Amino acid sequence: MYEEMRKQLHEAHLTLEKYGLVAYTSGNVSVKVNEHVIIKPSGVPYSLLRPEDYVVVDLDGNIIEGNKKPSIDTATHLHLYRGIEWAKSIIHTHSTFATVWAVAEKPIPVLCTAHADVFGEEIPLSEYAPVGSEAIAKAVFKVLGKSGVVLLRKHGVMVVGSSLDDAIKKAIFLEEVARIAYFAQMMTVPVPLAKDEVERLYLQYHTKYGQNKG
Ligand SMILES: O=C(CO)[C@@H](O)[C@@H](O)COP(=O)(O)O
Repeated sequence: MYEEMRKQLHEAHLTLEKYGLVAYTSGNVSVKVNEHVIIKPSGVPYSLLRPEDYVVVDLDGNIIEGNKKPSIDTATHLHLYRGIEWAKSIIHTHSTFATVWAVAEKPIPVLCTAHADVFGEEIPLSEYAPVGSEAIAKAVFKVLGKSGVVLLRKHGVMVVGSSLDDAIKKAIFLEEVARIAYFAQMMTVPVPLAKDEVERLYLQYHTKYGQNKG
């Protein structure tokens, strides 16, 4: 089942590794196809992953196809998919700079235009929740905004995308703006961009930037 989507999901994991957002077995990506979710197998190093290793589950977590245990975060991914109609892909990482903000228990303020462009809001911080249960998803829902990105307190990052590519882009840009913000606040007390400017940049980016026909 889903041979082509398995290959795309496998490439997504390799892309996250290439950008240094995941290491060895940390993190995971899933995609939703109709009423099924394809997700990374638990505890398999990226170097050993193959497209046939990814596990297909239904939205209740029943294994539809696969001979490996699905990610320890499967319940979290599924709870998010059940509650977010537009969610088509979910990424969890421990990407370094974003996780530094999560460990320091600080949301990431909108300090640069790239942050405003892509996310349009401060990156929120969830309450602490134990790994491997729906608790993380419930904590995410309490703070999730339009960006679809949440810092998991003391843990890492959860990204909700409208597609696999959207989720990958958000994960990459999040690490970039987290790094910029980290070094900026080491040099000075940076002033966040004004709310109306953030909204203007976000709208412009999502309607006119790139090949948008807006
Ligand atoms: O964050 C954690 C463990 O702390 C896990 O979500 C993650 O590193 C990877 O687990 P899986 O290999 O997807 O089961």
